[in-house]
Amino acid sequence: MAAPMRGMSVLRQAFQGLVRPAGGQVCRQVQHRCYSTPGHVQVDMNSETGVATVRLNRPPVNSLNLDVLTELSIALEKLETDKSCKAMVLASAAPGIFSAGLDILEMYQSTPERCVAFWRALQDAWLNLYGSRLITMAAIEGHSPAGGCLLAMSCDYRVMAEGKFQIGLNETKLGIVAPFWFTDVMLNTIGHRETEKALQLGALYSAQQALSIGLVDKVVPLAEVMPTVEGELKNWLQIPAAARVITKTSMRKAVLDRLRSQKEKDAQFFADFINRDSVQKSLGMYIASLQKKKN
Ligand SMILES: CCCCC/C=C\CCC/C=C/CC(=O)SCCNC(=O)CCNC(=O)[C@H](O)C(C)(C)COP(=O)(O)OP(=O)(O)OC[C@H]1O[C@@H](n2cnc3c(N)ncnc32)[C@H](O)[C@@H]1OP(=O)(O)O
Repeated sequence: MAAPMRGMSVLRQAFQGLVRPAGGQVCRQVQHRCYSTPGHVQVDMNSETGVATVRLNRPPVNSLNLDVLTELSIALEKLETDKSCKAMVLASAAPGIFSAGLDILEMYQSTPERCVAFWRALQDAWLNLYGSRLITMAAIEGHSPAGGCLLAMSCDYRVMAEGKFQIGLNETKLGIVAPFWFTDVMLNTIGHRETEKALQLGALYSAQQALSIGLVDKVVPLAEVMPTVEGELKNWLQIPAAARVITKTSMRKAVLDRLRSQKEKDAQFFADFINRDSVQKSLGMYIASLQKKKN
């Protein structure tokens, strides 16, 4: 039997038929299909319910590097074209963390070419997620700063674990600036006034604070995050899909088109901005502060 997964009782896993096959990877019998397990993005498709669970799996903190973003993009594309798939839950396989956001090492002392490739991968992953026809829900079972917050905000619904975890767009604290499409998504989520404060301060919120400004939709104990997402999904799955998709698309189109129309310019701008001496200096100091935390 596979080791119990976080937030899921042993009984529940036994009921769902979790087994560990000869290859050593966790798979489910009968109604579940694992699309990919060897990489940094695990996809578990339940063909009976039409719900896919996509877990980021890059310990210790699921920082999003070029590989993770490319894998995430491909996984989302596959689910989008899978007619049996109706909904997607974005979660983490790493305890205590949803995602630490972009891998800072992709932005520090990197080449302009790598920066552009990295940024394109982020753009594509985000366009696939924010523009998805699927019902998308974020199961936030840990910290979710910066790019992690962007992924969560890009879903249709967010359930976060109560306790010490934090979520927010903290870019200014690193001496960098949230790109316009991060800002657009936050504006659409919590409104203008809260976004202005949140972005200028680089604010990281507790789950309760995030709930109070509408950054997340529900806060529950850690073990209840997945069951709560599953319960909420039942409501969403009852809505006629075509009507829901048209509504979602019309509300998100302007923001998606804004990036689509200037992808290359945005990637080039990122590479130029991030390689400025002053920005590199700030990033270097931030990396040192993360490392100092341990000593
Ligand atoms: C005018 C228009 C301008 C246009 C703009 C252009 C570009 C700029 C915009 C770019 C956008 C960026 C968005 C981002 O996502 S930036 C990333 C921001 N992320 C963070 O600030 C999170 C930093 N991490 C933490 O705060 C903590 O790690 C934690 C997530 C709270 C988890 O804490 P804990 O469990 O205690 O783990 P550790 O801190 O010990 O970390 C373990 C290990 O992981 C390394 N690490 C952490 N986060 C990252 C990361 N994001 N990238 C790379 N590496 C990370 C950390 O240094 C530890 O490493 P070692 O074990 O080797 O010490």
